[in-house]
Amino acid sequence: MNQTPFVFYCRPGFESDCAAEVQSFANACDLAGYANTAPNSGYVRFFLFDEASEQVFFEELDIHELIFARQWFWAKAELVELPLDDRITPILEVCSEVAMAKQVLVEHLDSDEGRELSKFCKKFSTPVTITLEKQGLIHEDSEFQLHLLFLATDHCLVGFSPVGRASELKGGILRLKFPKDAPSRSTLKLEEAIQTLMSGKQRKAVLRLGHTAVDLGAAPGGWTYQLVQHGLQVTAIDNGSMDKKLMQTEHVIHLKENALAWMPEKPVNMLVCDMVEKPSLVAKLMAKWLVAGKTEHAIFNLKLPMKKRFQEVNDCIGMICDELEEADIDYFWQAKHLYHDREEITVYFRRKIKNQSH
Ligand SMILES: C[S@@+](CC[C@H](N)C(=O)[O-])C[C@H]1O[C@@H](n2cnc3c(N)ncnc32)[C@H](O)[C@@H]1O
Repeated sequence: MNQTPFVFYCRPGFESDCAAEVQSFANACDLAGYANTAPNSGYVRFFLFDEASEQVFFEELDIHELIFARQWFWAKAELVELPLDDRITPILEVCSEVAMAKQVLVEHLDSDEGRELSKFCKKFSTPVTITLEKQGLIHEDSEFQLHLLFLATDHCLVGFSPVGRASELKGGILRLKFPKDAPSRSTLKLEEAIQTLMSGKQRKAVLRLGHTAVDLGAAPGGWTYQLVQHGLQVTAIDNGSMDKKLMQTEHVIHLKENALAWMPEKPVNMLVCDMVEKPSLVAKLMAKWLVAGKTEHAIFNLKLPMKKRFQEVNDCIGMICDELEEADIDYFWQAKHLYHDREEITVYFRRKIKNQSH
């Protein structure tokens, strides 16, 4: 038996949550496997017991269905002690035996050690891509992406992922520029959530001039800022103070109310919530708004200071799903441990019109 691992990247410190989630995904596919992790490494290796199971796993995995994993691929070879004057030849040998790729992602982990390889990976990307192109191993129509994950400058995992079911971004990380006039850094969390969790169609339908939103736990206004940028009229609920410049836009009404109790009379187009509260309380609140039809779209954070984060997330999302089902409401949801999230994940729920596809 010589099984190669499936590799999943996550935020350092979240390896056991990522492993628990991958294990649960495999169980749901009736596949047996086991995870190998090291604390703060920023990744998980997952092994299945036979080739047939590996094939099924490869066909089932979808990054959009995983919360704690940012990126994944199926490793085909682990190259160690790569000659520093010619790393490309051994990589080429593996690639030519496997498949053509649409693009090559030269990646490193998000751990302290991994980030030290960032410059090297950037530099290596161009020559390796040119060589692969020359060898006819890069093709626009290929269904696969090639991953070169460097663990050291002479140590590389080579593998493949299917286009569309893994991230097309290096390391699965969406890098965003902090807008200078935003009131807080957490503005990037909502920007990333909007781009990652909502489809282009949904963004267009909801984020438009004149639409309305509520921001629960809004101060100082980083999330409200994002909504205002899209032209929405925002009701910001928080006892704390809102950014003065943001208030001058006249797109924001600030109410010093308890966000756990307050509800608008008329429904709004979108609800966002970044309150520091127990995740089960936030989940209950989101279910209340969605079931009452006070919003069609909700983006919220679940803060996760506890140990068993995957279990907590499962319980909270399961509770919202149960409540919507009990009320006979169709829905779509997706959740992600975003790059800009720390001890929290971001969730998107949408009430669907009955029988409407995603
Ligand atoms: C992480 S901060 C929000 C940051 C904000 N999203 C931003 O981008 O600037 C959490 C906020 O939730 C507010 N908060 C917590 N519990 C609340 C409650 N029950 N009612 C209203 N606001 C609450 C706090 O006052 C705090 O300002």
